[in-house]
Formats: sequence, C-alpha cells, structure tokens
Amino acid sequence: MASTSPESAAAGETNDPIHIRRLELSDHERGFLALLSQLSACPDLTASEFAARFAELAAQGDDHVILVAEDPSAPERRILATGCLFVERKFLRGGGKAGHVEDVVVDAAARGRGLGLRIVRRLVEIARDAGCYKVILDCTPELRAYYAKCGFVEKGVQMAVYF
Ligand SMILES: CC(=O)SCCNC(=O)CCNC(=O)[C@H](O)C(C)(C)COP(=O)(O)OP(=O)(O)OC[C@H]1O[C@@H](n2cnc3c(N)ncnc32)[C@H](O)[C@@H]1OP(=O)(O)O
Repeated sequence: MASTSPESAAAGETNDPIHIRRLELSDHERGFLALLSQLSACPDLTASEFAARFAELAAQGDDHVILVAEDPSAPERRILATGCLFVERKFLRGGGKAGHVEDVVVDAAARGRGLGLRIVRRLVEIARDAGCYKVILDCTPELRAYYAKCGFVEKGVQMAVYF
C-alpha cells in the first residue's frame, strides 16, 4: 500500500545502501511505472491518474502493500525493484487471510544482487505478521528456482481467463 512509513530494516541489512520501503506518491517521478514495464505492459499514467490509483490502494491499508527498493544516494533516486502483497480476507479457515504476491520486478541493471530475494522475503514477512495462513503467487516455469530460493514450494496449477 501506499504510505510514507518506511519498512524497518531486517537484521543484517542495516548497512546496505539499498533501502526497501513502501511506495510513495513521489515514486511516479522516480521511474516506478517504467520499472513495472519491464514485467508487463505499463503505459505511463498522468500525475493525477497515478495519484488516484495511489489513493485507492492507500485506502486498503495494510491489505495492499507495495514495496520498492531505492538507493537514497543515487541521482534521482530511481526505483530499483518492487513487489506487491495483497491480503485476501476469507470466510474459510475461520475468517482466515491469504497473501498474494504480485508484480515482482527488479531493474535489469540491478538484477543478480539479491534485491528480488529481499523484496519477496519482506513481503512474506509482512503476510506472516498480518496473520495470513499462506502466501501464493503465479509465475513462469523459468522462475521456479528463484521462488524456491524465496521459500516457495510448487503447489497446484495456475489457471487464467484474460480479457
Ligand atoms: C509473482 C510475480 O510477479 S512473477 C514475475 C517475476 N518478475 C519477472 O519475471 C520480471 C523480470 N525478472 C526480474 O525482475 C528478476 O530477474 C527477478 C525478480 C526474477 C529476480 O530478481 P533478482 O534481484 O535478479 O534476483 P536475486 O539476485 O535476488 O536472486 C536470488 C536468487 O535467485 C536466483 N535467481 C534469480 N533469478 C533467477 C531465475 N530467473 N532463475 C533461476 N534462479 C534465479 C539467483 O541466482 C539467486 O540465487 P543465489 O542466492 O543462490 O545466488
């Protein structure tokens, strides 16, 4: 979700120059959408369109968390990586909650440095702390090994209807 409160640094990451925090409105100016376009079609939004969607997501509070990674000392503080967690509230499991990880992407120039791992692990921690009984995601077969390193195991079959 959209908030200015930073995520606390996990143990061992305090000296890392790359900060992981929640999405901020000003990230529209820091290449957030250009980064997402490395994952899927992501045409630019005007500042007001971006602000409207940001407000919608912010209204969901901790049920919709978007994390971004940035190097605060870098010029323009371009966003280097992102990932999203949304929390599905169920009737099942005594009113249980399931976490869904979506839209994970690391800038092509920043891959292979552990950022993808850090973002996904942090999202999983947030889901666990929120009381989710599971976290699930869809990915291509090529990403099995990556998500296994993030702690996921293969389960079920992905199905989709696209419009
Ligand atoms: C739910 C979804 O959003 S699925 C969509 C995922 N996103 C994409 O496909 C967008 C394009 N790809 C990317 O943005 C990146 O390559 C990512 C997110 C897949 C990986 O991010 P990176 O920061 O490069 O990964 P990171 O450096 O943290 O790698 C963590 C570990 O996974 C391994 N790994 C990373 N990518 C892959 C891969 N494609 N295949 C197999 N292993 C991989 C790394 O070798 C590393 O292992 P190690 O700890 O033994 O060295």
